[in-house]
Amino acid sequence: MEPAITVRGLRKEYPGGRGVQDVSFDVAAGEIFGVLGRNGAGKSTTVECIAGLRERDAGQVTVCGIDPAADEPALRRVLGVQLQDAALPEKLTVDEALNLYASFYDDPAPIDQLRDRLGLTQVRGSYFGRLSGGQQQRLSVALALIGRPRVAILDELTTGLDPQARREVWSILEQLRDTGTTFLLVSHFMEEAQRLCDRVVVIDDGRVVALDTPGRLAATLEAGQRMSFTLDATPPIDVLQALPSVRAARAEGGVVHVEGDADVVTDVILALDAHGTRARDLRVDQSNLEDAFVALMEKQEVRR
Ligand SMILES: Nc1ncnc2c1ncn2[C@@H]1O[C@H](COP(=O)(O)OP(=O)(O)OP(=O)(O)O)[C@@H](O)[C@H]1O
Repeated sequence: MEPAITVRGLRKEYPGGRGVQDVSFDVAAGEIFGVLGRNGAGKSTTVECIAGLRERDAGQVTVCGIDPAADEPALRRVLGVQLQDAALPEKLTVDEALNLYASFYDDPAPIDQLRDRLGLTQVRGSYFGRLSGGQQQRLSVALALIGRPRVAILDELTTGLDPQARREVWSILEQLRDTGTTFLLVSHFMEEAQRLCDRVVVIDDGRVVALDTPGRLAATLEAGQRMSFTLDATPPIDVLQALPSVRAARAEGGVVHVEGDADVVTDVILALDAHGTRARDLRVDQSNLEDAFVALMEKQEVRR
């Protein structure tokens, strides 16, 4: 199947010389694809070139086979966009906003269904300015989806939301997964990307520095596993450090901290048993995308 989005050798320079140097990736139809990177990495510039909001200097971009720079009307028929800080008038109600946006399209999504799906039925008569942050974001997702787009771009969807509202928006997106829409999600939150995205691209300094599933990214960057525990006996740190799966072991304030690869927990428990002691208050933290992201950014700093 043709990819929903292709980006090849994208370059966009600003007068200051920054922007996007060289970005390439494909997004498969139906994927939730994350665009990650620290502030100023080039995420918004990339996404704006895909959304036809910015002209690129070089490279190729297609959305469902359409070049955003060449055929804007065709692009609008396949693409829905929810951009950072897209505010609506305070005194527009939810239903008015939905009806207004629906009027832009020949064949909009049924409003009742969309309102229901996005959890907005109870606030259909409320002014935009009176909605909670989470409700405003859910409305902005509804508006991005009203034209039944094949591809939807969601930029910084949950920035500024409290943890509960953020989780509500995430669960809505999980439910939208089965609609077959392709989502391009720009995010600062690794937990969000880990939970929602099938694959992510990490952009740094205008270039792609990683492109993979969140799980594989966490594994290949060897963020590994961390465990901590207490012991009744003196911690046998040298014994633990000698285990092949252990990368680092130290005791601090009566708590032993060990980091290592996937086998570290079993190896440490067995080694302690052989040593005649047992771990208490055991905590194990699986490495996650956030660890991988931090490790990746540290690598980038070293390279500079
Ligand atoms: N209109 C502009 N004129 C000049 N420089 C710009 C312009 N827009 C962005 N830049 C610069 O280009 C680089 C990439 O910016 P961009 O907004 O794409 O990054 P980002 O990854 O989306 O950042 P953030 O997470 O902060 O939104 C930054 O160094 C930024 O300062």
